[in-house]
Amino acid sequence: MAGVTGRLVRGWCPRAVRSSLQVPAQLHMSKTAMGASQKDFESAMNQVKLLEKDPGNEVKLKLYALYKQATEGPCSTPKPGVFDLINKAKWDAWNALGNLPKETARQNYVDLVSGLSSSSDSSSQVKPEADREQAGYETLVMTSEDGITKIMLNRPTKMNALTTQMYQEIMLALEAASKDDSTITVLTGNGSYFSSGNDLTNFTHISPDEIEEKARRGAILLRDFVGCFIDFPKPLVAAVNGPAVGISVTILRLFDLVYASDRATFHTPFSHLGQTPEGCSSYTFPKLMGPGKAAEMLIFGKKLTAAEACAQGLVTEVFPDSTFQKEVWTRLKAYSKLPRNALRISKQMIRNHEKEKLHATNAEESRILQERWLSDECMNAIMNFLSRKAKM
Ligand SMILES: CCCCC/C=C/CC(=O)SCCNC(=O)CCNC(=O)[C@H](O)C(C)(C)COP(=O)(O)OP(=O)(O)OC[C@H]1O[C@@H](n2cnc3c(N)ncnc32)[C@H](O)[C@@H]1OP(=O)(O)O
Repeated sequence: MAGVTGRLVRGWCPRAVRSSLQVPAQLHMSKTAMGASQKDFESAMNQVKLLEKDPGNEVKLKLYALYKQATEGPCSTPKPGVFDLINKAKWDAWNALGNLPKETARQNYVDLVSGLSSSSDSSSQVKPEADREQAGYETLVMTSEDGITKIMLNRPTKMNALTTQMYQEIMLALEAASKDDSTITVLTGNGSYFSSGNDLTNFTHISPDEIEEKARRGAILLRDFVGCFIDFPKPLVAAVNGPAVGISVTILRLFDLVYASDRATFHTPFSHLGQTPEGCSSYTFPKLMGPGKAAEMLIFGKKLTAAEACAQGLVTEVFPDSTFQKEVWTRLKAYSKLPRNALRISKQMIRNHEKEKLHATNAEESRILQERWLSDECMNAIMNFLSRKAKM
Protein backbone atom coordinates (compact mmCIF):
# COMPACT_ATOMS: atom_id res chain seq x y z
CA MET A 1 0.00 0.00 0.00
CA ALA A 2 2.88 2.36 0.80
CA GLY A 3 3.84 2.78 -2.83
CA VAL A 4 0.27 3.30 -3.87
CA THR A 5 -0.60 6.13 -1.55
CA GLY A 6 1.07 8.96 -3.43
CA ARG A 7 -0.90 8.16 -6.54
CA LEU A 8 -4.11 7.55 -4.68
CA VAL A 9 -4.16 11.16 -3.55
CA ARG A 10 -4.73 12.11 -7.15
CA GLY A 11 -6.68 9.20 -8.46
CA TRP A 12 -8.78 7.72 -5.72
CA CYS A 13 -12.28 9.04 -5.97
CA PRO A 14 -15.12 8.01 -8.20
CA ARG A 15 -16.48 10.60 -10.56
CA ALA A 16 -19.60 11.20 -8.56
CA VAL A 17 -17.59 11.94 -5.46
CA ARG A 18 -15.00 13.97 -7.30
CA SER A 19 -17.64 16.01 -9.06
CA SER A 20 -19.14 16.86 -5.71
CA LEU A 21 -16.23 18.64 -4.22
CA GLN A 22 -17.99 21.86 -3.46
CA VAL A 23 -20.81 22.80 -1.21
CA PRO A 24 -22.17 25.11 1.35
CA ALA A 25 -23.41 24.30 4.74
CA GLN A 26 -21.65 22.34 7.39
CA LEU A 27 -22.88 19.00 8.56
CA HIS A 28 -23.30 18.94 12.30
CA MET A 29 -24.14 16.26 14.85
CA SER A 30 -27.82 16.59 14.08
CA LYS A 31 -27.23 15.07 10.71
CA THR A 32 -25.13 12.21 11.84
CA ALA A 33 -27.31 9.54 13.38
CA MET A 34 -28.41 6.45 11.48
CA GLY A 35 -30.79 6.61 8.56
CA ALA A 36 -29.35 9.41 6.43
CA SER A 37 -31.64 10.55 3.66
CA GLN A 38 -30.60 10.78 0.03
CA LYS A 39 -30.38 14.53 0.62
CA ASP A 40 -27.97 14.07 3.53
CA PHE A 41 -25.92 11.76 1.36
CA GLU A 42 -25.76 14.21 -1.53
CA SER A 43 -24.88 17.01 0.87
CA ALA A 44 -22.08 14.92 2.27
CA MET A 45 -20.75 14.21 -1.23
CA ASN A 46 -20.68 17.93 -1.81
CA GLN A 47 -19.12 18.58 1.57
CA VAL A 48 -16.12 16.49 0.62
CA LYS A 49 -15.13 19.20 -1.82
CA LEU A 50 -14.94 21.77 0.94
CA LEU A 51 -12.44 19.93 3.03
CA GLU A 52 -9.50 22.17 3.56
CA LYS A 53 -7.07 19.42 4.39
CA ASP A 54 -6.42 16.28 2.41
CA PRO A 55 -7.91 13.58 4.64
CA GLY A 56 -5.29 11.00 3.62
CA ASN A 57 -5.50 7.98 1.41
CA GLU A 58 -6.97 5.58 3.95
CA VAL A 59 -9.92 7.88 4.55
CA LYS A 60 -10.35 8.47 0.85
CA LEU A 61 -10.44 4.76 0.26
CA LYS A 62 -13.04 4.40 2.96
CA LEU A 63 -15.13 7.17 1.40
CA TYR A 64 -14.80 5.53 -1.97
CA ALA A 65 -15.84 2.15 -0.60
CA LEU A 66 -18.82 3.55 1.30
CA TYR A 67 -19.92 5.53 -1.74
CA LYS A 68 -19.83 2.44 -3.95
CA GLN A 69 -21.59 0.33 -1.35
CA ALA A 70 -24.26 2.98 -0.81
CA THR A 71 -24.95 3.41 -4.51
CA GLU A 72 -24.27 -0.03 -6.00
CA GLY A 73 -24.39 -2.43 -3.07
CA PRO A 74 -21.84 -5.18 -2.38
CA CYS A 75 -18.79 -5.33 -4.61
CA SER A 76 -19.38 -7.75 -7.48
CA THR A 77 -16.87 -6.52 -10.04
CA PRO A 78 -13.86 -8.69 -10.89
CA LYS A 79 -10.79 -8.11 -8.76
CA PRO A 80 -8.22 -5.94 -10.61
CA GLY A 81 -4.92 -7.53 -11.50
CA VAL A 82 -2.08 -7.57 -9.06
CA PHE A 83 -0.17 -4.80 -10.87
CA ASP A 84 -3.17 -2.49 -11.07
CA LEU A 85 -2.31 -1.19 -7.61
CA ILE A 86 -4.67 1.73 -7.31
CA ASN A 87 -7.75 -0.03 -8.59
CA LYS A 88 -6.90 -3.06 -6.49
CA ALA A 89 -6.69 -0.91 -3.35
CA LYS A 90 -10.08 0.60 -4.17
CA TRP A 91 -11.58 -2.79 -4.95
CA ASP A 92 -10.20 -4.21 -1.67
CA ALA A 93 -11.72 -1.35 0.32
CA TRP A 94 -15.12 -1.81 -1.30
CA ASN A 95 -15.02 -5.59 -1.08
CA ALA A 96 -14.13 -5.39 2.63
CA LEU A 97 -17.56 -3.92 3.30
CA GLY A 98 -19.10 -7.28 2.46
CA ASN A 99 -22.87 -7.21 2.69
CA LEU A 100 -23.13 -3.96 4.61
CA PRO A 101 -26.63 -2.66 3.75
CA LYS A 102 -26.82 0.29 1.37
CA GLU A 103 -28.58 2.41 3.97
CA THR A 104 -25.88 1.78 6.57
CA ALA A 105 -23.16 2.55 4.03
CA ARG A 106 -24.92 5.78 3.14
CA GLN A 107 -25.12 6.74 6.81
CA ASN A 108 -21.51 5.78 7.45
CA TYR A 109 -20.49 7.95 4.54
CA VAL A 110 -22.47 10.89 5.90
CA ASP A 111 -21.00 10.42 9.38
CA LEU A 112 -17.48 10.07 8.12
CA VAL A 113 -17.77 13.29 6.11
CA SER A 114 -19.39 15.01 9.06
CA GLY A 115 -16.47 14.00 11.27
CA LEU A 116 -13.99 15.23 8.68
CA SER A 117 -15.85 18.52 8.35
CA SER A 118 -16.02 19.18 12.06
CA SER A 119 -12.39 18.30 12.57
CA SER A 120 -11.37 20.66 9.81
CA ASP A 121 -13.68 23.31 11.37
CA SER A 122 -11.63 23.03 14.52
CA SER A 123 -8.31 22.99 12.74
CA SER A 124 -6.97 25.40 15.34
CA GLN A 125 -6.85 22.49 17.76
CA VAL A 126 -3.36 21.20 17.76
CA LYS A 127 -3.83 17.48 17.53
CA PRO A 128 -6.75 15.18 16.87
CA GLU A 129 -7.52 12.69 19.58
CA ALA A 130 -6.87 9.75 17.35
CA ASP A 131 -3.97 8.74 15.22
CA ARG A 132 -5.30 9.46 11.75
CA GLU A 133 -2.53 7.55 10.08
CA GLN A 134 -3.74 4.19 11.31
CA ALA A 135 -6.23 2.50 9.04
CA GLY A 136 -8.19 5.68 8.48
CA TYR A 137 -10.04 5.59 11.79
CA GLU A 138 -10.24 8.87 13.63
CA THR A 139 -11.55 7.72 16.97
CA LEU A 140 -9.99 4.26 17.12
CA VAL A 141 -6.62 2.66 16.68
CA MET A 142 -6.90 -0.67 14.95
CA THR A 143 -3.94 -3.03 14.75
CA SER A 144 -3.48 -6.65 13.78
CA GLU A 145 -0.61 -8.76 15.02
CA ASP A 146 0.06 -12.33 16.17
CA GLY A 147 -3.41 -13.48 15.10
CA ILE A 148 -5.08 -10.78 17.21
CA THR A 149 -6.92 -7.73 15.91
CA LYS A 150 -7.03 -5.00 18.51
CA ILE A 151 -9.60 -2.22 18.35
CA MET A 152 -8.64 0.51 20.79
CA LEU A 153 -11.04 3.31 21.69
CA ASN A 154 -8.96 6.45 21.33
CA ARG A 155 -10.49 9.52 22.93
CA PRO A 156 -8.55 9.35 26.18
CA THR A 157 -9.11 13.00 27.08
CA LYS A 158 -12.88 12.37 26.98
CA MET A 159 -12.62 9.08 28.82
CA ASN A 160 -13.36 7.32 25.52
CA ALA A 161 -16.95 8.56 25.52
CA LEU A 162 -18.66 7.17 22.43
CA THR A 163 -19.59 9.73 19.81
CA THR A 164 -21.85 8.99 16.88
CA GLN A 165 -18.78 8.78 14.69
CA MET A 166 -17.21 6.35 17.11
CA TYR A 167 -20.19 3.99 17.02
CA GLN A 168 -19.92 4.02 13.24
CA GLU A 169 -16.20 3.41 13.26
CA ILE A 170 -16.49 0.56 15.75
CA MET A 171 -19.05 -1.08 13.47
CA LEU A 172 -16.71 -0.68 10.51
CA ALA A 173 -13.80 -2.01 12.54
CA LEU A 174 -15.79 -5.05 13.65
CA GLU A 175 -16.88 -5.69 10.08
CA ALA A 176 -13.23 -5.57 8.97
CA ALA A 177 -12.08 -7.73 11.89
CA SER A 178 -14.73 -10.33 11.14
CA LYS A 179 -13.19 -10.76 7.69
CA ASP A 180 -9.49 -10.47 8.39
CA ASP A 181 -7.32 -13.49 9.04
CA SER A 182 -6.91 -12.93 12.76
CA THR A 183 -8.16 -15.50 15.26
CA ILE A 184 -9.28 -13.24 18.09
CA THR A 185 -10.62 -9.68 18.20
CA VAL A 186 -10.02 -7.49 21.24
CA LEU A 187 -11.71 -4.24 22.25
CA THR A 188 -9.90 -2.03 24.73
CA GLY A 189 -9.51 1.62 25.69
CA ASN A 190 -6.61 4.06 25.49
CA GLY A 191 -5.82 5.99 28.66
CA SER A 192 -7.29 5.65 32.11
CA TYR A 193 -10.84 4.66 31.11
CA PHE A 194 -12.22 1.73 29.15
CA SER A 195 -15.10 4.02 28.17
CA SER A 196 -17.44 6.47 29.87
CA GLY A 197 -20.30 5.24 27.67
CA ASN A 198 -22.44 7.26 25.36
CA ASP A 199 -21.02 10.73 24.74
CA LEU A 200 -23.70 12.93 26.24
CA THR A 201 -23.01 15.65 23.70
CA ASN A 202 -24.55 13.29 21.14
CA PHE A 203 -27.81 14.70 22.45
CA THR A 204 -26.91 18.35 22.01
CA HIS A 205 -26.97 20.90 19.17
CA ILE A 206 -30.39 19.67 18.13
CA SER A 207 -33.07 22.13 17.20
CA PRO A 208 -36.56 21.36 18.60
CA ASP A 209 -37.95 20.32 15.22
CA GLU A 210 -35.14 17.78 14.80
CA ILE A 211 -35.46 16.07 18.15
CA GLU A 212 -37.81 13.28 17.14
CA GLU A 213 -35.90 12.47 13.99
CA LYS A 214 -32.65 12.50 15.93
CA ALA A 215 -34.08 10.07 18.49
CA ARG A 216 -35.33 7.81 15.71
CA ARG A 217 -31.92 7.74 14.08
CA GLY A 218 -30.24 7.25 17.44
CA ALA A 219 -32.37 4.18 18.06
CA ILE A 220 -31.42 2.72 14.68
CA LEU A 221 -27.77 3.43 15.37
CA LEU A 222 -28.00 1.78 18.77
CA ARG A 223 -29.76 -1.27 17.36
CA ASP A 224 -27.22 -1.68 14.57
CA PHE A 225 -24.28 -1.12 16.91
CA VAL A 226 -25.39 -3.72 19.44
CA GLY A 227 -26.41 -6.02 16.57
CA CYS A 228 -22.77 -6.08 15.39
CA PHE A 229 -21.72 -7.50 18.77
CA ILE A 230 -24.52 -10.07 18.77
CA ASP A 231 -23.54 -11.32 15.32
CA PHE A 232 -19.77 -11.04 15.58
CA PRO A 233 -18.54 -14.41 14.31
CA LYS A 234 -15.14 -14.79 16.02
CA PRO A 235 -14.04 -14.93 19.64
CA LEU A 236 -14.39 -11.39 20.97
CA VAL A 237 -12.48 -10.26 24.05
CA ALA A 238 -12.85 -7.10 26.13
CA ALA A 239 -9.65 -5.92 27.82
CA VAL A 240 -11.22 -3.55 30.33
CA ASN A 241 -8.27 -1.33 31.20
CA GLY A 242 -10.18 1.03 33.51
CA PRO A 243 -13.64 2.21 34.53
CA ALA A 244 -16.56 1.41 32.25
CA VAL A 245 -19.86 3.27 32.18
CA GLY A 246 -23.23 2.76 30.48
CA ILE A 247 -23.25 0.98 27.15
CA SER A 248 -19.58 0.02 27.54
CA VAL A 249 -20.69 -2.12 30.49
CA THR A 250 -23.87 -3.61 29.07
CA ILE A 251 -22.29 -4.87 25.85
CA LEU A 252 -19.69 -6.81 27.85
CA ARG A 253 -22.09 -9.70 28.19
CA LEU A 254 -21.94 -10.04 24.39
CA PHE A 255 -18.19 -10.71 24.54
CA ASP A 256 -16.74 -14.19 24.96
CA LEU A 257 -14.13 -13.15 27.51
CA VAL A 258 -13.91 -10.06 29.69
CA TYR A 259 -10.54 -9.41 31.31
CA ALA A 260 -10.45 -6.47 33.70
CA SER A 261 -7.84 -4.45 35.51
CA ASP A 262 -8.46 -4.27 39.25
CA ARG A 263 -8.80 -0.51 38.70
CA ALA A 264 -11.88 -1.01 36.53
CA THR A 265 -15.38 -0.28 37.79
CA PHE A 266 -18.71 -1.08 36.18
CA HIS A 267 -21.44 1.54 36.35
CA THR A 268 -24.79 1.78 34.57
CA PRO A 269 -26.41 5.01 35.79
CA PHE A 270 -29.39 4.73 33.43
CA SER A 271 -32.07 5.90 35.87
CA HIS A 272 -29.93 8.86 36.93
CA LEU A 273 -29.93 9.87 33.28
CA GLY A 274 -33.65 9.27 32.79
CA GLN A 275 -32.74 6.36 30.53
CA THR A 276 -33.23 2.61 30.41
CA PRO A 277 -30.96 -0.40 29.84
CA GLU A 278 -29.51 -1.26 26.44
CA GLY A 279 -26.91 -3.65 25.03
CA CYS A 280 -29.36 -6.53 25.72
CA SER A 281 -28.65 -6.11 29.44
CA SER A 282 -32.35 -6.19 30.37
CA TYR A 283 -32.17 -9.85 29.31
CA THR A 284 -28.53 -10.85 29.85
CA PHE A 285 -27.88 -9.30 33.27
CA PRO A 286 -30.79 -10.92 35.19
CA LYS A 287 -29.95 -14.19 33.47
CA LEU A 288 -26.30 -13.87 34.47
CA MET A 289 -26.47 -12.53 38.02
CA GLY A 290 -30.09 -13.03 39.05
CA PRO A 291 -32.83 -10.37 39.04
CA GLY A 292 -31.85 -8.73 42.36
CA LYS A 293 -28.22 -8.04 41.51
CA ALA A 294 -29.23 -6.97 37.99
CA ALA A 295 -31.77 -4.55 39.48
CA GLU A 296 -29.13 -3.00 41.72
CA MET A 297 -27.02 -2.24 38.67
CA LEU A 298 -29.56 -1.50 35.96
CA ILE A 299 -32.34 0.15 37.94
CA PHE A 300 -30.51 1.73 40.86
CA GLY A 301 -27.14 2.40 39.22
CA LYS A 302 -24.96 0.55 41.74
CA LYS A 303 -21.32 0.70 40.68
CA LEU A 304 -19.42 -2.61 40.92
CA THR A 305 -15.72 -3.06 41.51
CA ALA A 306 -13.87 -5.42 39.20
CA ALA A 307 -13.89 -8.10 41.90
CA GLU A 308 -17.66 -7.74 42.37
CA ALA A 309 -18.26 -7.85 38.63
CA CYS A 310 -16.16 -11.00 38.48
CA ALA A 311 -18.16 -12.56 41.30
CA GLN A 312 -21.34 -11.83 39.30
CA GLY A 313 -19.91 -13.45 36.17
CA LEU A 314 -19.78 -10.23 34.16
CA VAL A 315 -15.96 -10.29 34.25
CA THR A 316 -14.05 -13.46 33.44
CA GLU A 317 -10.87 -12.64 35.33
CA VAL A 318 -9.35 -9.68 37.17
CA PHE A 319 -5.65 -8.77 36.91
CA PRO A 320 -3.59 -6.33 38.97
CA ASP A 321 -3.43 -3.04 37.11
CA SER A 322 0.37 -3.06 37.20
CA THR A 323 0.58 -6.32 35.22
CA PHE A 324 -2.74 -6.12 33.36
CA GLN A 325 -1.38 -5.46 29.86
CA LYS A 326 1.41 -8.00 30.11
CA GLU A 327 -0.72 -10.80 31.52
CA VAL A 328 -3.69 -10.26 29.23
CA TRP A 329 -1.68 -10.08 26.02
CA THR A 330 0.44 -13.08 26.95
CA ARG A 331 -2.72 -15.06 27.57
CA LEU A 332 -4.36 -13.91 24.35
CA LYS A 333 -1.29 -14.61 22.26
CA ALA A 334 -1.37 -18.18 23.47
CA TYR A 335 -5.10 -18.49 22.72
CA SER A 336 -4.62 -17.03 19.26
CA LYS A 337 -2.48 -20.02 18.30
CA LEU A 338 -5.39 -22.41 18.77
CA PRO A 339 -7.08 -23.72 15.60
CA ARG A 340 -8.94 -20.75 14.22
CA ASN A 341 -11.94 -22.49 12.72
CA ALA A 342 -12.61 -24.58 15.81
CA LEU A 343 -12.65 -21.43 17.95
CA ARG A 344 -14.97 -19.70 15.56
CA ILE A 345 -17.40 -22.59 15.26
CA SER A 346 -17.50 -23.15 19.03
CA LYS A 347 -18.22 -19.46 19.59
CA GLN A 348 -21.06 -19.55 17.11
CA MET A 349 -22.53 -22.71 18.63
CA ILE A 350 -22.72 -21.00 22.00
CA ARG A 351 -24.13 -17.76 20.60
CA ASN A 352 -26.70 -19.41 18.32
CA HIS A 353 -28.76 -20.65 21.28
CA GLU A 354 -29.84 -17.16 22.11
CA LYS A 355 -29.19 -15.05 19.02
CA GLU A 356 -32.83 -14.55 18.19
CA LYS A 357 -33.68 -13.57 21.74
CA LEU A 358 -30.78 -11.12 21.82
CA HIS A 359 -31.88 -9.42 18.60
CA ALA A 360 -35.46 -9.16 19.86
CA THR A 361 -34.26 -7.67 23.16
CA ASN A 362 -31.99 -5.24 21.34
CA ALA A 363 -34.85 -4.04 19.12
CA GLU A 364 -37.15 -3.56 22.10
CA GLU A 365 -34.53 -1.75 24.21
CA SER A 366 -33.73 0.59 21.30
CA ARG A 367 -37.43 1.33 20.78
CA ILE A 368 -37.93 2.18 24.45
CA LEU A 369 -34.82 4.36 24.57
CA GLN A 370 -36.04 6.28 21.55
CA GLU A 371 -38.99 7.36 23.69
CA ARG A 372 -36.86 7.98 26.77
CA TRP A 373 -34.53 10.34 24.90
CA LEU A 374 -37.52 12.63 24.32
CA SER A 375 -38.44 12.73 28.01
CA ASP A 376 -37.87 15.70 30.32
CA GLU A 377 -36.12 13.38 32.77
CA CYS A 378 -33.51 12.50 30.20
CA MET A 379 -33.04 16.01 28.82
CA ASN A 380 -32.62 17.48 32.31
CA ALA A 381 -30.10 14.85 33.37
CA ILE A 382 -27.99 15.48 30.29
CA MET A 383 -28.17 19.24 30.73
CA ASN A 384 -27.09 18.78 34.35
CA PHE A 385 -24.07 16.78 33.30
CA LEU A 386 -23.13 19.23 30.61
CA SER A 387 -23.44 22.17 32.95
CA ARG A 388 -21.42 20.19 35.49
CA LYS A 389 -24.15 20.53 38.13
CA ALA A 390 -24.22 16.83 38.59
CA LYS A 391 -21.83 14.03 37.88
CA MET A 392 -22.42 10.37 38.47
C1 LIG B 1 -27.11 7.43 20.15
C2 LIG B 1 -26.54 6.11 20.26
C3 LIG B 1 -26.75 5.16 21.36
C4 LIG B 1 -26.88 5.61 22.75
C5 LIG B 1 -26.69 4.50 23.71
C6 LIG B 1 -26.93 4.88 25.10
C7 LIG B 1 -26.08 4.57 26.07
C8 LIG B 1 -26.33 4.95 27.49
C9 LIG B 1 -25.07 5.22 28.26
O1 LIG B 1 -23.97 4.92 27.88
S1 LIG B 1 -25.35 5.98 29.73
C10 LIG B 1 -23.75 6.46 30.29
C11 LIG B 1 -23.42 7.84 29.83
N1 LIG B 1 -22.19 8.26 30.48
C12 LIG B 1 -22.16 8.97 31.60
O2 LIG B 1 -23.16 9.32 32.17
C13 LIG B 1 -20.81 9.36 32.09
C14 LIG B 1 -20.68 10.84 32.17
N2 LIG B 1 -19.34 11.22 32.63
C15 LIG B 1 -19.01 11.29 33.91
O3 LIG B 1 -19.79 11.07 34.78
C16 LIG B 1 -17.60 11.69 34.20
O4 LIG B 1 -17.08 12.39 33.11
C17 LIG B 1 -16.69 10.47 34.51
C18 LIG B 1 -17.13 9.85 35.84
C19 LIG B 1 -16.75 9.46 33.40
C20 LIG B 1 -15.24 10.95 34.65
O5 LIG B 1 -15.16 11.99 35.61
P1 LIG B 1 -13.80 12.78 35.84
O6 LIG B 1 -14.09 13.84 36.83
O7 LIG B 1 -12.68 11.83 36.10
O8 LIG B 1 -13.47 13.42 34.42
P2 LIG B 1 -14.28 14.56 33.65
O9 LIG B 1 -15.70 14.52 33.98
O10 LIG B 1 -13.58 15.86 33.86
O11 LIG B 1 -14.12 14.09 32.13
C21 LIG B 1 -13.05 14.50 31.29
C22 LIG B 1 -13.64 15.05 30.02
O12 LIG B 1 -14.37 14.02 29.38
C23 LIG B 1 -15.72 14.42 29.16
N3 LIG B 1 -16.60 13.25 29.25
C24 LIG B 1 -16.38 12.16 29.98
N4 LIG B 1 -17.39 11.30 29.80
C25 LIG B 1 -18.26 11.88 28.94
C26 LIG B 1 -19.49 11.46 28.39
N5 LIG B 1 -20.03 10.25 28.62
N6 LIG B 1 -20.11 12.28 27.53
C27 LIG B 1 -19.58 13.50 27.22
N7 LIG B 1 -18.40 13.95 27.75
C28 LIG B 1 -17.75 13.13 28.59
C29 LIG B 1 -15.98 15.42 30.27
O13 LIG B 1 -17.05 16.24 29.92
C30 LIG B 1 -14.66 16.16 30.31
O14 LIG B 1 -14.62 17.02 29.20
P3 LIG B 1 -13.99 18.47 29.35
O15 LIG B 1 -12.55 18.24 29.68
O16 LIG B 1 -14.20 19.11 28.03
O17 LIG B 1 -14.73 19.15 30.47
